Amino acid sequence: MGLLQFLKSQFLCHLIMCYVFLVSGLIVNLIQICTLPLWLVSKQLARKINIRLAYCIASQMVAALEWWSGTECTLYTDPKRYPLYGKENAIVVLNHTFEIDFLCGWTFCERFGVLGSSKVLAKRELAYVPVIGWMWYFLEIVFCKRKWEEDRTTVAQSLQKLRDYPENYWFLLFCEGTRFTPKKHQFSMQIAESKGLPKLKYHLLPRTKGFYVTVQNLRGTAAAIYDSTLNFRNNEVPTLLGIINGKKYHADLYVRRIPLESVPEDEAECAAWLHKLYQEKDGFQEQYAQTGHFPGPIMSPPRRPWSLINWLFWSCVVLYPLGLLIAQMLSSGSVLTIAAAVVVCSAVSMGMRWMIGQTEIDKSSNYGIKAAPLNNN
Ligand SMILES: CC/C=C\C/C=C\C/C=C\C/C=C\C/C=C\C/C=C\CCC(=O)SCCNC(=O)CCNC(=O)[C@H](O)C(C)(C)COP(=O)(O)OP(=O)(O)OC[C@H]1O[C@@H](n2cnc3c(N)ncnc32)[C@H](O)[C@@H]1OP(=O)(O)O
Ligand SMILES: CCCCCCCCCCCCCCCC(=O)OC[C@@H](O)COP(=O)(O)O
Repeated sequence: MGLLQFLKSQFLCHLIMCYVFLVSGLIVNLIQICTLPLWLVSKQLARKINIRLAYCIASQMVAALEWWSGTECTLYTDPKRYPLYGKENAIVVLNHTFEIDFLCGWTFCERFGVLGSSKVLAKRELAYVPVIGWMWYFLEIVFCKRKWEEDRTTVAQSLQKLRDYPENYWFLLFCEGTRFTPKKHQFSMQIAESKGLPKLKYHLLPRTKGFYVTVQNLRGTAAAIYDSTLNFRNNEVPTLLGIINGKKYHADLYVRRIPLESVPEDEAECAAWLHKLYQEKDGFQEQYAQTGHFPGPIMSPPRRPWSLINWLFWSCVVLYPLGLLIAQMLSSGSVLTIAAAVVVCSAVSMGMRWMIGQTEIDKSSNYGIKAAPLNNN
């Protein structure tokens, strides 16, 4: 193990990274609150400012993936479609298999210049996660309770608000609705069987209602669906803790651009279209399992320096006062002050551990394995 790799695995480094993320994130959250009056005066300006503020937070996690862990992200896609990426609004449909799938998604957002503005249909619980969840409120992220009766109006209303969004964005949909586990897979394949649908090997049965409502409400605003299938080389099982420990992974993403007009307008036909899409995605995963690569040529965008620059900037901003504080504390020699500092450090590391826990599949919700209502139209 080299010296750098050894340093990356040290708890003190992790504590410093988490401190920078948490404190800079809370500062950004505070600035976001200060933009509230601006929404009344100029909504579009407030949105543009919040896009840049969100970038300050999200790109720190991207920097951890790209620059700290050195994870490689390879894109398989049609070279003719490549110039459109980042230049139009799109709905991204991604498999929900890995703990860092959202982070790989963010990395591609960063490389195509849409990181600050990108959106997701997220479970409500994530709105309460400090820093990220609070930042999402100002980004007009669409939240759902995963209870269609309650979501049908709120999700449509939130999507309508995005129609005049001032910058290009990708709207991410994990149609499977929850992370893949063998137990959830077994349950969802029972549902597939009861509906007479072909079984999927690598995906859960997609939920079609969120997809339909997204497509209907973003028609005319989003140009395409980016059907995205993610996998990792050599059966790697990537985790956020692994990234923080400096472990390098190899992500492969296969993206097909499908014009939005080719998605049927009728709800039942749209649902059937999505089921067919997931059967195709399953085929791509099978090919990956057999050959180690996806179809199509590689068109990887390079990593950009901005996420690293942003990270270094925030590190200077928040570590300098911390250094002064520690020096002052040590020179005071007060046992009480030092004990208080140890308590604060422990609280920060426990809080961060809880946040990282949100990404862990072991701690995944029971959604999809509880009694499944077969007909809840
Ligand atoms: C060039 C590069 C391209 C791409 C780069 C890639 C990505 C970058 C893009 C953007 C990045 C932006 C941000 C990323 C950052 C962070 C994101 C992190 C995480 C957030 C993710 C989440 O929170 S996922 C969870 C929330 N989201 C969803 O659930 C979405 C999908 N769900 C739906 O659409 C649902 O329909 C719903 C939520 C709208 C409503 O939920 P409800 O439970 O009420 O669902 P349904 O009524 O649909 O369910 C019943 C129907 O489902 C069938 N079914 C199937 N399996 C089951 C099962 N196991 N149990 C029960 N029911 C099941 C069932 O038969 C019903 O069928 P019907 O025919 O009656 O509909
Ligand atoms: C510099 C880096 C420092 C480390 C920062 C750590 C911060 C952690 C931020 C937590 C971000 C939370 C995003 C979680 C995304 C996710 O994957 O959610 C799961 C849901 O889809 C489905 O949930 P489930 O039904 O439980 O499978």
